[in-house]
Amino acid sequence: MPLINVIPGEKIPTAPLNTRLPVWRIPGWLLLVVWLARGTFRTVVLAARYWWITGPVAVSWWLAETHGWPVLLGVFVGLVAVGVTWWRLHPVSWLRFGWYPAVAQIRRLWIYRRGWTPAMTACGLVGVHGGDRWVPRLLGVRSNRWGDRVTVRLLPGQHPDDWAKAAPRLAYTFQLREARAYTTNRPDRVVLYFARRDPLTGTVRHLPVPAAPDLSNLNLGVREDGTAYHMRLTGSHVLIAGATNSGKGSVIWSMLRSLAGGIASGLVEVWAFDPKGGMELAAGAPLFTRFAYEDPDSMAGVLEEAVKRMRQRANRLRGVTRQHTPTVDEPLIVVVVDELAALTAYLTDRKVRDRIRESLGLLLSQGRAVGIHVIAALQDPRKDVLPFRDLFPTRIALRMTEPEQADMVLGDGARDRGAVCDLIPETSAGVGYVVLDGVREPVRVRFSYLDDDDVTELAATYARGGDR
Ligand SMILES: Nc1ncnc2c1ncn2[C@@H]1O[C@H](COP(=O)(O)OP(=O)(O)OP(=O)(O)O)[C@@H](O)[C@H]1O
Repeated sequence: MPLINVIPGEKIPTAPLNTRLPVWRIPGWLLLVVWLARGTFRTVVLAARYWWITGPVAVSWWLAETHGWPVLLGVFVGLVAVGVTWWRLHPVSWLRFGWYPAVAQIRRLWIYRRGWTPAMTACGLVGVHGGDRWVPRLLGVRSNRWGDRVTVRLLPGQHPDDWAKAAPRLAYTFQLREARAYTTNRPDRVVLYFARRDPLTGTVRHLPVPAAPDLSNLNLGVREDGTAYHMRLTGSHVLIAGATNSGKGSVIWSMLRSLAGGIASGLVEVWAFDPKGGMELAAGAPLFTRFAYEDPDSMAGVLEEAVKRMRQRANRLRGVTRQHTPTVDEPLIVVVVDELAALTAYLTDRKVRDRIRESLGLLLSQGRAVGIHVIAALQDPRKDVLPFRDLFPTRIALRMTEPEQADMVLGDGARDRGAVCDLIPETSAGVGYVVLDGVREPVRVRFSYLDDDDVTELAATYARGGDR
């Protein structure tokens, strides 16, 4: 026995009541039962989660057992025949309700689920709490011809911007070309769009002209997920920014084409300004109610006329309505300016420049409610070139030469959220980024292209009301 005991730490005082914890002895068979129950429960959950695999397998097994293999084969051939007939008769609904949901489930399991945890870890999207690692939950996958929309539940502390930053790395992790993160109307979720193919590589041919334009829904091109891109003109002005040959003209012509039905019927008036001496817009002259291209002084005069019309309308509508509705007597006026900076910045005649700036400022700040809208194109989006940038609710950024120009046009953080305008190749004229109503992240679109013959034909077919 030791002579002296050295015990580190404090002595625990003896409590007045001392109890001993009971020791449970669990028999082996009970442990086995618990494990079996847990295993069975997990199998049932998995079977229910992947019902689209287990269901057909179970039914096939039952058919083979009760009716024999030939019946199973007959049912299988019948189902294939139904699928082929559906596809031949109505391919749109077959793709939407038959083929793409199946593709989505297979890709969910085979591509995303299989590599999910390593991908999350490698891209820094795993959370650590109390020594445990937490992987964001993959909630669902929806596919179409062009890509997959993967819905994910955010971990506590994560922000959609974390996913936007990780998106390019996630794309390469899943061996895809491009990915982008979008917020949803649920603050705990983010949608990752993984592009498998790019619907914007080919030129988008000119689109059909509606007889009466829907001003809140003008069809101008195609979005990166292959759906149609519609733009709202009601209550808006549109700024188009892009380097030379980026396709600014195609945006203007796509818009004029979508408005052409209204131009012909007299519901829409286009007042066009072409500071390049009429080079860009002259082919569409029959569509325009006013066409100013000769000298800055005459352009300033026409802009002042537009301001006068705006004031007259405002006086008439004051107290009657808050939003003008176009009629043939009082049409929507669309002021189209090609190369805005030529009027607001590069003009040497200061007096004329100030007149133009003043009129444009008034039209941009007061025109929307009375049905006067400005569509302006611009090469250089620097703030000193365009003092009115913030007065344009709708902005389109085509190919740019500098990375920071995307933020100048679309707003701070736009490039981080995916508007990589400086990376649009020169061969992709007409491709650009837009911010859609209620969506934070810019969307990539390609505008339809009208060549010279298309423009001439458009002008001949839809010349302004009464001029044909
Ligand atoms: N939407 C489009 N789809 C396919 N090609 C296009 C598209 N838009 C433009 N292009 C091609 O790019 C060329 C330049 O287009 P456009 O004149 O519209 O550019 P821009 O930005 O208006 O040029 P600038 O700065 O000189 O006015 C066109 O001649 C055409 O070949």
